[in-house]
Amino acid sequence: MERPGRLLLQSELRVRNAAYDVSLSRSLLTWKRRAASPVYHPFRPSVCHSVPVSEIISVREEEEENGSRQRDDGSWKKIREREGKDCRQAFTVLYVERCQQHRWRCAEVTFTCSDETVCQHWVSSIREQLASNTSRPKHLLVYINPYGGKHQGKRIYEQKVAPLFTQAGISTSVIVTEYANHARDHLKMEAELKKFDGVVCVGGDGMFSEIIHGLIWRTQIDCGVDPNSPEEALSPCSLRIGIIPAGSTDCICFATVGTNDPVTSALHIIVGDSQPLDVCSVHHNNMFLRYSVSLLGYGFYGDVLSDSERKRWMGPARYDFSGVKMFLTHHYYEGTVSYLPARGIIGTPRDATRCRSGCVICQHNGQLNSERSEKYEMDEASDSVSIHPWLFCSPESSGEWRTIRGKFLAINAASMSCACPRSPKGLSPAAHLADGTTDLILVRKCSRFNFLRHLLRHTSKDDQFDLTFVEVHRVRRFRFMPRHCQSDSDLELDLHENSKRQIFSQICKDHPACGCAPAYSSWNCDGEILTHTAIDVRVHCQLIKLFARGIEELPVFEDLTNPCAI
Ligand SMILES: Nc1ncnc2c1ncn2[C@@H]1O[C@H](COP(=O)(O)OP(=O)(O)OP(=O)(O)O)[C@@H](O)[C@H]1O
Ligand SMILES: CCCCCCCCCCCCC/C=C/[C@@H](O)[C@H](CO)NC(=O)CCCCC
Ligand SMILES: [Ca+2]
Repeated sequence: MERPGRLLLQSELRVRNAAYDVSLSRSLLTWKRRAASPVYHPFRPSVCHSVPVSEIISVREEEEENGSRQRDDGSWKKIREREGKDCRQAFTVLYVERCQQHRWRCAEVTFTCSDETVCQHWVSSIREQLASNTSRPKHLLVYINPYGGKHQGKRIYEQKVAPLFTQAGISTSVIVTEYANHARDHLKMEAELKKFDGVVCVGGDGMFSEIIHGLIWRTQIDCGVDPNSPEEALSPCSLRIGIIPAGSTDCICFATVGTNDPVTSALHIIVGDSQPLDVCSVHHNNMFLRYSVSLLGYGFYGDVLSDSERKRWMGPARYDFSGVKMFLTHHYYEGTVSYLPARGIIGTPRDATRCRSGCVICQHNGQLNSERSEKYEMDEASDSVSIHPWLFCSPESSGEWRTIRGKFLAINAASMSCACPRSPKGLSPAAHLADGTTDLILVRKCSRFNFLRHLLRHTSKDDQFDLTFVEVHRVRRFRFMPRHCQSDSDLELDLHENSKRQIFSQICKDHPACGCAPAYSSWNCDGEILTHTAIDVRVHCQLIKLFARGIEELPVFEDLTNPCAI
């Protein structure tokens, strides 16, 4: 809760023909209705509003012309007639107003007063306060995917977002993409990033993935880091990314803001919010494949994605269709998962606490992570012995690798909750946005009925991990090896265990038309299909930053949020 602090300005102004005491401090703008009579009236509480200065979008002078007033935007407004002849000067403050379900709207209040100098003093003081806020972006590079989701990206940006940016005095360079990977390659090679305070992505999770691939790559090249190496500590990106949701799932926007609403996202960008985010790098045999910030899913979610890609014409409904189809198909896959448990951190995947705005767990674990990497860099500098990467003895591997072999319906790694409208609490409800870990969820082979119980729990209050065939681990790094990529000695052992199945899977791999279960699934990496199944995944703590603040805790009692009530 913000306290007013030292007042910069205090005046009696009018709002809709009523007298208000209006005050401005560095942190708050407050307007409190003056009591008509000094006698205490229990049934008429004084009306008081306050807005954090950090949530003021802009201030606008209302210009006078022929006895009526004109807005900066040209629309006529008869304030003088409405508010009494003595009120001649007016200014309007646009600010963030919270609505239901984490949505933000742009609200406005017009103050009038008889003294022009007072009015101008108010306008310039508020503008000074806004200008002194260095976290607000002034120049943005905007990429629009015109084909994401329901093909509404361009319309959404032009109608809902651009007018707000103009009001907030933000200049933009807009690129409407012409082909897949246009935005990624532009960021990698062409964009003059020094000119901008941030990048805006208008599209879905796939488009966001393009943006982070371009930005992370470019940052590493500019900092002299090899982006291909699985062992390098990657340099964090300084430019923040704003997401205007215009895709099919928009899980990254939903899990970092709490809603998929373009106006809310635009307002988070304008006020200059900042939310760090973990990024997983995915390698195959030391070869870089992709980055992931939300879901890495093998088995069920990999199959849903592969099937749904062929049905893009269906739009967002393709996921529901393929989801039901893959649930009925009920394929399981064999392989070995090894992982490094996240040690020394606060939090587990079964916690009741959730990652919310200003999350202390992310702050604590982020700090721990940077201290560890500093120590590691110092140790590295004083130790010239080279070590094979798979035996690598970095601080993160000082905990032991653990290995699990089995038959899995799904292997999911959720670096954030992956909440989305389909599953408002997400795949891993207690996962954190910026704690340097991912939640590794293993769903072993079970009956269709049991798998349905697990899936349906993603949409209810029940715990999807409280089932005997599901286990979840918070990890810093993991590897997966499908069974048929394993070493010969492993295969020999397996042959004794299950020789029949081994033979049939080999046959079926070569002859998929025979109808037997396939031996391999594919990885769903934030909605993109990976071409390799054997992967090595490492979490990079807080590698990127978004124009977001995490999901805000909803107030229990409205009055507690109102400093006027204290
Ligand atoms: N101009 C373009 N033409 C064709 N494809 C594009 C273009 N611009 C971007 N893309 C690609 O479109 C794919 C899907 O885009 P996007 O993520 O915006 O929507 P979506 O797949 O419907 O949503 P979600 O990822 O949230 O499920 C991305 O992988 C992106 O690389
Ligand atoms: C039999 C039906 C049971 C219904 C169970 C519903 C469970 C829903 C869980 C949804 C989890 C979404 C995870 C997000 C993944 C995104 O990175 C990715 C890219 O946008 N989306 C998908 O892969 C799209 C994946 C869509 C899966 C349905
Ligand atoms: Ca995380």
